This record gives sequence, C-alpha cells and structure tokens, in this order.
Amino acid sequence: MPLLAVSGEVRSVVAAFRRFWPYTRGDRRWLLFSGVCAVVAAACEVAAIWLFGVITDKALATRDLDAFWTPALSWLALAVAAGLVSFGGEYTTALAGERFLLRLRDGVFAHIQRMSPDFFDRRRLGDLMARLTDDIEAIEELVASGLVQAVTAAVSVVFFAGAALYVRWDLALVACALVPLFVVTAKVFAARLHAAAARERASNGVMNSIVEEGLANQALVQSYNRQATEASRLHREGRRWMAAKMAEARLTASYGPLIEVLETVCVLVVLGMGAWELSRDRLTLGGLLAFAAYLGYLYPQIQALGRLALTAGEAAAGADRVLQVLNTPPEITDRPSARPRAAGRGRVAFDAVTFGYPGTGRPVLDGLTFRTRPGDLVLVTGPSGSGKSTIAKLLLRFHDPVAGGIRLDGVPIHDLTLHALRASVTLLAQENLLFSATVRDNIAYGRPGASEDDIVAAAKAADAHDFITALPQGYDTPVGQRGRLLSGGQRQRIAIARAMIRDTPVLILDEPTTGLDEAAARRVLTPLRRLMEGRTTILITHDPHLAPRPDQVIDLGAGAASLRAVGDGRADRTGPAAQPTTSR
Ligand SMILES: Nc1ncnc2c1ncn2[C@@H]1O[C@H](COP(=O)(O)OP(=O)(O)OP(=O)(O)O)[C@@H](O)[C@H]1O
Repeated sequence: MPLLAVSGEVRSVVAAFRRFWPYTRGDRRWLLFSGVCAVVAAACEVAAIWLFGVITDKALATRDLDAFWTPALSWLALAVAAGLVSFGGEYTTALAGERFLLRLRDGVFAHIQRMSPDFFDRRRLGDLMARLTDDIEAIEELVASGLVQAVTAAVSVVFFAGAALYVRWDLALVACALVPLFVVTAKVFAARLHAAAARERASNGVMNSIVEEGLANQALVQSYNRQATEASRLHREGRRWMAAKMAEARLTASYGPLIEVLETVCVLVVLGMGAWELSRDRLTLGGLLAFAAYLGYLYPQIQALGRLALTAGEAAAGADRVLQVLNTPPEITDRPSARPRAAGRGRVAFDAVTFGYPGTGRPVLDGLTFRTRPGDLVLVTGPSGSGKSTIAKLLLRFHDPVAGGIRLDGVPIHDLTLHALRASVTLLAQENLLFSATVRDNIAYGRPGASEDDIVAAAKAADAHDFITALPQGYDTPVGQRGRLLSGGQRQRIAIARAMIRDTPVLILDEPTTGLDEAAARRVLTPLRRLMEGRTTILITHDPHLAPRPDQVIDLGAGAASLRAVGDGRADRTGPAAQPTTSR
C-alpha cells in the first residue's frame, strides 16, 4: 500500500500479497481490464469537471445560453461513458474476486485434506472452518478487489492532482503539501487496526469451535444438563469478540471524521487562497470552482487509499491465519519414486515396527513383527491403550514408523503412492460415520460410480437390504447428520455394505461391534464374516467370538507384543520385551 511506510503490518501485507498473488492466475486480464476501466472512468470525471468550469465561465458568468449546449451535451456523453466503464470495471472486479476466492478456497481445502488425521485431532474444527471461510474472504479483499480499488484510487489521485496542477500549480502544491498528514494518520490507524483484527479473527475461530462442538454434541449437552455452560462459554467468547470488534469500530469510526477535518482544513486553505487570487483577477470563477471540484474529488481518493491501508491491515490478520495452515507441510507425502502399483492379493508384513506418537516420548509399538498370507485373519488383542488401533493407522500411513518397515505384497508401503496404498486397504473404524446423505450415496461412497445392482448386492451381503427397503424412502432415505437417524447396528451394516462395495484385498476391522448391544452385535456377525471372506483381515477386538479361528493372534499385552501364530508359524518375532508363543 503506497500510503504506508515500511513497518510490521506492511511486511505482513506484502508477504500475504506475494503468497496469494499466484491464485489470481487466469483472471489477471480481468483485473487489468478493471484497472483500465478505472483509468477511463477517472479520465471521464476529470473531463467532466473541466466542462463544469467551461459552463461556469462561458455560459453562466456571461449569461449566454448558446454556449451552454455543447459542453452540457459533452458532459452527458461523458457521464454515460463513465457509467458504462464503471459497470464493466465493477463487474469484472467481482468476477475476478469471486474466482480468486473459489481457487484459494479449493487450494487451502486440498492442502488441508493432505494433512494426516492427527492434524485435525490436535485442532478445533470450528477454527479451521473459520480459516476456510471468513479469513479467506478477507484475503480476497486484499489481493483481488483490494488491488483494483487501490489502483483505481491511485490513478484517480494522479489524474485529479494532475488536473489541479494544470489549472493552478501553485495552489495545487499548497493542497498537496498537506497530504503527508493523511499518510501519517493512515499509518497509525492501520497498525492498531491490524492488532485489533488479529484478536477479532482468533476470537471468531474460537466462537466457531464452540458452536460447532456444542451443536455436534447436543445429545451429550442436553443429557448432562449443560446447556447453560455451553451458552456461557459462547457468551464469554462472544464478549471477547465484541470487544475486539468494538476496538475495530472505534478505530474506523474515528478515522473517517479525523480525515474529514483534515480535508476541510485543506479545502479552506485552498479556497482562501483562491478567493485572494480571484480578488486580484488572477483566476476566473470557473477556474476556481473547477479547481475546488478537483480537490473535492482528490481528497476522497486519498481517503480511499488510507481506508484501503486499514482494510489491508485487517485482511493481513486473516491472511496470517490462513498462512499458518498453508505453511504446515503434510506429515505424510508420496515419495517422488512412489508408484501407483495395482493392488496385489493382500500380503501384509510388519518388520520390527517401532512407533511412538510425536511429543509423547514413549513408543506405543516396539519392534512389532508379523506376516500374513493373502486371505489370513489376524486377531489383534490387548488392553485399552496398548496400540491396537495404532497398527491400523500405520498400515494406512496416517503415521510412519520410527523404525522398521511395513510391506504390502512385498513392496514397502512408502514405495506406493498413498492413493494406491489406501485403495488396497479398507478400514472399518470403531465409530463408523456416515455422511449426511441418502443410504444409496453412503453405500456408493465406497466406489464412486457403482451401479444400482452393485449397491443393492452390497446391501444384501451386509444384511442391510431388508431394513433399507422398510425405510420410508428406501435407498433414497436421508440418514441424517452422521447417520444419526439410523440405529447403531443399522449404521454399522451400511458401513459394512460400503466396505463390501469397495472390495479391497486388505481389511482392517477396529472393534466392529463397539457400541452395539448383544443382539445388534450378533446381527452384524454374519455380514462381517462375509466381508472378511477372501480378504486379509486385521481384526482388532476384545471379543474372541468375532474370530473363533484366527490364523494369528497378536496380543499387545502390558507394553509387550506377544504373537501367537496359528497354523504354519509365520509369526517370526515379537517385540523385544515379549516372547512369542505358538499355540495349537
Ligand atoms: N494422535 C495421538 N497422539 C498422541 N497419542 C496418541 C494418539 N493416538 C493414540 N495415542 C496414544 O497411543 C496409545 C495407543 O493408542 P491406540 O488407540 O492404538 O490404543 P488401542 O489399543 O487401540 O486402545 P483401545 O482399545 O482403547 O481403542 C494410547 O496410549 C493413546 O493415548
């Protein structure tokens, strides 16, 4: 922003500009077109003011009506032309701005989707959502429409100042001598506004989180009678947000009047000098009026530049928050040499895998080794917190082991692209979430483009077809937020159908009967067994009934992995602290 000297928030604005400018690619010609429109509109205004001076001197002062028509009609033509280019400029600015926003939101969302689930577990969803919506809009105000407004204001300043200089350079210099006052005022205000906006943005994120968490957990809130607590949490944060908003309002509200007083001082000084010149016959009345009109147009443009500096300060606060996300690299990425290999038959091998969650200092898995044949059933047991689900997260590469390696069909999993790896493994998690869509959409989520016959066949195999057809709209019934309009057992059977249609060689079942009562758990057993048929299955469970005849048992008891190979003894080794036990 031209009105700001180099300072903290200018660096922030420049950094944001540099980082986000590439997102304007494809729309720069529209931005350029908007800029050209702004120049033409400003030129039309300058010419119109000149015509106003001509009318005053040639028609009004001389009372000559004949001299009125030509400049008046020219003025009208200029007004129409200015109107048309203004429309074109504003429309293309909006178009470029909205397309910029679309691209930026897509880019940030794509980046966020590459983060491992741990990233989300450590952050508040509502805050991330605020970054993806409000904060991104603030950036648009800086980079796309902000830029066009800055160019418009800057060009207008040059034109009006040039015209004023042309009419009376000495008066114009006096008028311009007061401009630094505007600059200093804008700078002081922008710095303070940046700080207030940063508080406001952060508070907005927290408020969003409180609303999101409160609404997502309404059943818990109501059953624990905690409505008042939730309301007061929101109220407290709302007050903080209000205080920051009021600080912003105080600054913007006092900036306008202050600038107006400065402007009035400038205009009065110039008019005083003009009156002096007029009395000495060194200036015509039309000349003075045109000169005053140029100033009347010039100062608001300087004001607009100042205001843009304030907006830029606010936008930079939003940009900082988006940059925090964009500058966090995904923990797990494809190696350049990773290949999108086709899925094999599902041989899984863990070789001396050691892993601990970052910042916990203690390994959850310590030298875990096991191997499966295609189609094997591996039962993983152990007390709560012993690392059973961690095995699933490592196989899906939500995290990478600290030591040791994991192979799928003989290929180290980090030599596969994440897409290829995950296309070979299906996870049926403890808490099976459905999307807020229809039953059909939720099943088809397992394989986009699945045919109606495939969907029905998967639902039948999951023993879900009967209850689905009994629903009011059958396969078109909406399942509600997170599938909450269905029972736990029904949700689970739809999740089984979804896994069924995905049809991958490796399957991970993480406590698939958690949260189901005995009858519901029994009902999912048959479809679960159907799902496991012919796939390498890693079954994490406390319930041995789920897998009466496993090929291997991994017992992650009390910090030590004990591995029991059932059959041909493919279990090679256990964690260092454990002794392998082979049974049967
Ligand atoms: N994202 C994480 N960050 C830090 N620690 C974690 C994370 N996820 C799990 N842990 C810790 O790692 C340990 C193993 O967790 P894991 O979920 O694998 O246990 P589990 O055996 O599946 O437990 P449960 O039977 O209760 O589901 C736990 O002590 C847990 O606190």
